[in-house]
Amino acid sequence: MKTMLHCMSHSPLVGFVDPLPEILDEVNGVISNARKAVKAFDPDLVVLFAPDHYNGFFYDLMPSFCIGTDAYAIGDFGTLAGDLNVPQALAESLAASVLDSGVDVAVSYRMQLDHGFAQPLDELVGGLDCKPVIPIFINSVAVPLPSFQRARLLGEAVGRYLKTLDKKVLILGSGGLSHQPPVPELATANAHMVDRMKGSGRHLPDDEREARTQRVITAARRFVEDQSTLHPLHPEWDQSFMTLLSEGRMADLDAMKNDELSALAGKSTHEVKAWVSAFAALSVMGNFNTTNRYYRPIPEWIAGFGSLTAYTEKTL
Ligand SMILES: O=C(O)CCc1cccc(O)c1O
Ligand SMILES: [Fe+2]
Repeated sequence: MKTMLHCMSHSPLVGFVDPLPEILDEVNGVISNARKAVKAFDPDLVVLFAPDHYNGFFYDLMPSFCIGTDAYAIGDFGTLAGDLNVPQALAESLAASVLDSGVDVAVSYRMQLDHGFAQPLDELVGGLDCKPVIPIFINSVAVPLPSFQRARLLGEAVGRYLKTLDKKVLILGSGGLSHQPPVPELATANAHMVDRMKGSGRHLPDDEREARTQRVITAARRFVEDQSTLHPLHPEWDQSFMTLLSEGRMADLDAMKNDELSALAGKSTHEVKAWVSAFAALSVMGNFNTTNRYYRPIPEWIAGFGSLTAYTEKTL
């Protein structure tokens, strides 16, 4: 069983608020190398763990985890819009297997996704529908959130299913690392925003979509000038997190409470549970080695930006 993993931060601010050219070149080199590695691996199937930001999942019905059997991206912040190439029967049997495995995952036959899913597919795979992909949503913003332990158990359950397939699988994790962009919160949003967060935001009018995009861009510009305007990035935690995953110590995070992580690294840092699930799935496939580790705090993108590749031993 050949298995590859790539986990990487996303940020829709790319192209809107960019770091210095030499840093942008450095990051683009990292992404380009990862894309080349994916092309060389040539997966039969991609499994993508990623969050949403009140663009596809809302408080009218907010699952902790959801497997898409049919999915499309909305193209927020100018990211790719369109249908993903979801192998429905495989996604259905994955969902049944994960449920049998003791993890209560939801399913969606009309999954609406945003930049969290679209950006890694564009940057690493070459598009939304270049390869068969099963999208797996992990709630990373809408409290109450699933724990690190549940994200690990989800990943292990997915890995046990993938192990039964005679396919070259690429496991992707999207998001993180430390960051807190201005994502609204139910407890503090105004009545109009609360209504959007409860579901009317599924089809935002163009003017409101543009206002939302500009709000995040403005926040990023301010953050570059003054890093007290948002929760500060936490490079030390980010690096220790990447090391812990590289050493296969995902279970060490079981002890970390969600509120503790929010206070330490920022409320959107829970996106790293996509990395935990991805590495947990890989760990079930066999011993693995990591490579191409990259990290840089990038305030322009409101992200502790990380990128990490791993292979099960047979594929090195
Ligand atoms: O959609 C939004 O409001 C948040 C956008 C956003 C910004 C920076 C880093 C992220 O991970 C991210 O998702
Ligand atoms: Fe995000």
